[in-house]
Amino acid sequence: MCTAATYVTKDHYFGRNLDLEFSYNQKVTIVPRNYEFNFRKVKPMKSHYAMIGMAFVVENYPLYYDATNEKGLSMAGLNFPGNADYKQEVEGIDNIAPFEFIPWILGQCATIAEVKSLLDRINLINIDFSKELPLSPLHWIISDKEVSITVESVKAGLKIYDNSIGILTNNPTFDIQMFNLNNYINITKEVPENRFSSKLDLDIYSRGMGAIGLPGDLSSSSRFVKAAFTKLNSISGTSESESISQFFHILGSVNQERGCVRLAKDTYEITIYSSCCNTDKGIYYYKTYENSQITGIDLYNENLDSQILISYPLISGQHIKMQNR
Ligand SMILES: C[C@H](CCC(=O)NCCS(=O)(=O)O)[C@H]1CC[C@H]2[C@@H]3[C@H](O)C[C@@H]4C[C@H](O)CC[C@]4(C)[C@H]3C[C@H](O)[C@]12C
Repeated sequence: MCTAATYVTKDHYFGRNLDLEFSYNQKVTIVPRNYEFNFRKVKPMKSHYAMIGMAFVVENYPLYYDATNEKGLSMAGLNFPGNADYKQEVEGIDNIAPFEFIPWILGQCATIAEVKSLLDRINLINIDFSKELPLSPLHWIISDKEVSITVESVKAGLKIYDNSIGILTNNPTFDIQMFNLNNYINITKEVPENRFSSKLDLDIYSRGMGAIGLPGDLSSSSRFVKAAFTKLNSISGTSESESISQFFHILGSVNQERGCVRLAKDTYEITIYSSCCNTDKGIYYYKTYENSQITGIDLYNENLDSQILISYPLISGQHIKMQNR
C-alpha cells in the first residue's frame, strides 16, 4: 500500500509513503534539462524541465516512483492492482508506457491545465520496461501548486478526476474512495456532543472522542480516510521546519510498521520510505524505515543544464544524536 499527499503552508509540499515488502535499489535522482529521454513509441525529448524524485535507475533510465519538476509540478505512481488496464497502441496519439508517464508529463508541463491538455491525446500502453521489470498496475496523483488530479487507466478508458483533497492511496477507484468519505461525515476534531440520546447522561472521558470511528487499520480505503482527516485538519507554522514536520506527521498517520501486514511467512509490508518535496524550492526530503532523520537534496544545488543523471543513494541506519556524551 502507499499513500500520497499534498500540503500547503507558505510553500507547497508533495510526498508519499512507499509501502512494500522489498526494495529495489531506489535513489533520489535528478534528471537535468539536457538528459535525453527516449520513449518507446514517441520521439525523444532532448531538452525538458529538470526534475527530482525517487527512482530506480536501470540502464541509465530513471524509473520514477514520484518526482517534482522545476516548475513545481509533481507526480506519484501508486499501486492499483486489478483496476489498472493499459491499452494496445493506437495510431495518431501519444502512446506512452506507464514507466514513461512521469518523465513525459514532468518533462513538458508546468501546470495541471497543461497536463490536462496532454492527457487529451495520451494512451497508456501495455509495454513492459523489460522482462525482469514488467508492467506495474498503477494510478497517479499529479499536482501543481494549486490543484491535484488523479489519473486512472481502467477497462473503460482513461479517467481523470479532480482530486480536491490532495490524497491518494490504492484501491478502489478514486470516485469510490471519495464517496466513502460520506460515511465519516460525523467525525470531528471537536469535543463531541451527546447525540446518542438525551435520555442518557453520556460522558466525555477522553480527548479525541470526536474521531471515534476514524479507521485505524492499514487497508487502502481506511488509509484514504485517515490521511484525508489528518491532512484536512492539519495546522502548522509556516517555517520550513514546521511545515515538513507536519507533512511527515500526516504521512506518519498511515505508516506501516513491520509485523502488522503479513504477506507470506516472514514477509511483511513496511513503509520503506516517506518523502516530502518542497515544490517551490525544489528540495526533496526523505526518511526511511531504518533512518528517522530527515535528509534533504536540493535540485538547485546541481548543474541542471547537464545531460547526466545525478543519483543519491538513500542514507540508511539511524543517526542518533547523543545529548550527554
Ligand atoms: C509497488 C510500488 C507502489 C507502492 C504500493 O502501492 N505498494 C502497495 C502494494 S499492494 O497494493 O499492497 O499490493 C510501485 C510504485 C512505483 C513502481 C515502480 C515504478 O513504476 C518504476 C518501475 C516500473 C517497471 O515497470 C516495474 C518496476 C518499477 C521499479 C516499479 C515497481 C513498483 O511497481 C513501484 C515501486
